[in-house]
Amino acid sequence: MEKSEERKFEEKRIEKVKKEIERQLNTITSYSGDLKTDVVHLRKTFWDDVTVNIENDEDAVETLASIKQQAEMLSERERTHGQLHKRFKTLSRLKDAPYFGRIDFREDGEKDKDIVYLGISSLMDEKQENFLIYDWRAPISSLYYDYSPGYAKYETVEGSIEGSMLLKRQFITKNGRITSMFDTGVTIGDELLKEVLGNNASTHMKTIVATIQKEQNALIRNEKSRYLIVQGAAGSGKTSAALQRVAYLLYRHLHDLTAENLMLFSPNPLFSSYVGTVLPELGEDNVKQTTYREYIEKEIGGRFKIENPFKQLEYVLTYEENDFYEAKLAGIQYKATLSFQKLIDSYIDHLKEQDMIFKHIRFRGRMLIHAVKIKAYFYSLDSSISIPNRINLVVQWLLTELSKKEREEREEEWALEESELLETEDYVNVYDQLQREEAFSENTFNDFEREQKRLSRKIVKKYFKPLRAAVKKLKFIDDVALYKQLFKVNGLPVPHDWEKIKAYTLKNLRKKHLPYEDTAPYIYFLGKLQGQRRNLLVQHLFIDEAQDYSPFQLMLFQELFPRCQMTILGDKNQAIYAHAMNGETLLSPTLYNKEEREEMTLLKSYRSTREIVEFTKPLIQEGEKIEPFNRRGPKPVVSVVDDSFHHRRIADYVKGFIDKGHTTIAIICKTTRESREAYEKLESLFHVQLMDEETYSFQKGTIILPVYLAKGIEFDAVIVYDASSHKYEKEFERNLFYTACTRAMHELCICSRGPVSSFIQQANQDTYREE
Ligand SMILES: Nc1ncnc2c1ncn2[C@@H]1O[C@H](COP(=O)(O)OP(=O)(O)OP(=O)(O)O)[C@@H](O)[C@H]1O
Repeated sequence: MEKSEERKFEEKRIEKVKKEIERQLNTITSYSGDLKTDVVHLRKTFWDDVTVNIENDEDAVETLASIKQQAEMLSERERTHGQLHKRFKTLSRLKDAPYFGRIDFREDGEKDKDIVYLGISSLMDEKQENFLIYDWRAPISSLYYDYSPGYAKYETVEGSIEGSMLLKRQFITKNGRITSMFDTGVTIGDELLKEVLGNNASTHMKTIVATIQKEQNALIRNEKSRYLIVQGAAGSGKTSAALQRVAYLLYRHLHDLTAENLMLFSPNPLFSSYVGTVLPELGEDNVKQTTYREYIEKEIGGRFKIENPFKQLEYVLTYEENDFYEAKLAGIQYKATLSFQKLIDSYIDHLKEQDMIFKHIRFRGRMLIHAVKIKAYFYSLDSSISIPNRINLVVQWLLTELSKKEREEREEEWALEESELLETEDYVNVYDQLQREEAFSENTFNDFEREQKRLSRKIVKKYFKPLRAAVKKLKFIDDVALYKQLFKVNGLPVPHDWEKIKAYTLKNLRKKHLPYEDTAPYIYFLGKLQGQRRNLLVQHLFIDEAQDYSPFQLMLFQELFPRCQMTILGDKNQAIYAHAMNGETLLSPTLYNKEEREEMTLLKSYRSTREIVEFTKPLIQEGEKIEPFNRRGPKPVVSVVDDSFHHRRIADYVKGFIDKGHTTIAIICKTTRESREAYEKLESLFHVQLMDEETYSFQKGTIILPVYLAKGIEFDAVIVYDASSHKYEKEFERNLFYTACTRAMHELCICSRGPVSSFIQQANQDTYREE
């Protein structure tokens, strides 16, 4: 076919497909309208069709069955309505962009070729015979991402299918019309990717479904190992691929996996909202997202004021002049390790024999059950029983004790007195009850006494209810005191700098402050006392920015999510938390069982222009392995200014960027403190927004933020606020600086008040311009 004929053919086809989409949309509209009316009607008339009769057991069972039947019918219709609604939304998206690619594939040994059009969801023709569009996640669609024309193969459940790809075509569509199409030779045409990457940064992450690269496709579809560990360069598409992987898993396991079974741990709420649009854009339900901080608050909040991770970082980075700085640092590093887990385990062994601490159970200011008595009961139990199981037995015992005490309390003065102050309604209830009992009893002479007993019983029961609830919630274990005691007991396998770690920790615990580095150990310890609260619902955990988690946290995740597969993504060069300075992180393969893990490395960087990548590569170890995507832009600028010109210069850069059409500009600072100072100086010079850890989303425009909040996010242009030698010098500040620079898509300016950081001196001089 001639080129123009090809185009006509494709244009005609897309119109045909759109008509079919339109037809299916209309069908859904009318059917779902009926269904909705049906649901509303059913809700209104729910009880009309149920005959309630509870005269005897048989009637009651029948009534129950009929209610159940009616409820099932209603929920079935509601479910169908929900599914139709979802399909409606997907079809509406397909109408705008029915497909983005086409491949012609001839399987070996077959005469005819398959023509496969790929879109975000599949679509059958009216007769339900042929696919007009294949879902991008279908096995055959893999060909599109993995091969160029020529030999190609894809995997199915029945095995590999080999053949040859005769054509690979890409489409760019707008409002359902083809604006351009081209046949490609390479894996996925550079042209399309260049176009996508050349656009302005967005305040929300975009789906990459049309341009997934081969190595990303491998990550998305890998289902072999329990732990998939992905080390990827900055901007290599880890987060993007992870979200496509969520969509892929939901498609592959349609019947046994829902969004409920997947969970994404993200670094902060800003990041959560940044990535929150990708899955809905693909027509999928959003995955549950949480941050580690949210999680710990839920588990141990209330007992302490918990230090948040950013405060910890801020503390480490601002080198507060105090004696505890060293101790804090040592504690952060030690408490991240599995040696600390071993220490806790030894302490637990110790507690099996002695030193458990319980709280008294008090009632109305009086001692009801003394802690010593609880402890004695605990240690009277067989010591081979685990602590959580013994605690369960203690609960049973305490509940029985409470029942005894409750009976005693009924006779107490206070109960009798209070019963006289009861509401009339309570009197009436008790009176009614007595009357009902009367029908079966001859005994009426001591009515008043019986009435009063009933009332005081009622009162005492009411007061004991919270006590029982507290016992069931194990409030009688003094876990705070027990954790403190961990730092005091002798004979445990402690590290050499234990004394200073101990002093710093106890100082905080006494003030009811829990340092961030103690959070995972605390939850682990609590689990060892109370029994770990396992989450069995979540079957697949995604941990992004994995370099920010410690081995201790990994072990905790494994305990909390015992059935989970995990996708662990990160970049060791962006590890900014102090525990990672010399130690291992969640990305370290050796933490995982060899048989259960698989490692992947993504080296190609898509976010930044070639010029920016070339500048940032020498900043890190093995940076030479990073391969930039070939998109060109201006060289980064390094601008050394003295104090008086600093802010004026930044204002000039911002203006220049705006004039060039950049819409998201970030001034990235080292810490929150520096961000605030910068904001105070800059807000009078141009319109700028300050972001801190409480900011959950951002708008286009110019913003000031600390590096740790910029994690995972990108901007058209980045200005590093002050890269002078006294700001970025120590080895662990290297990653911070690298993370800041790699947030830029198109332009990067590095300002420095005075001599620049030695990191920049390591960069190749040809890769930047000085101003
Ligand atoms: N295959 C692709 N097609 C189109 N765009 C892509 C592709 N892969 C990555 N990108 C783009 O590159 C940028 C970086 O991607 P992403 O944020 O997923 O990378 P990352 O590895 O998580 O980065 P970082 O570790 O630096 O936060 C995004 O704009 C993303 O849309």
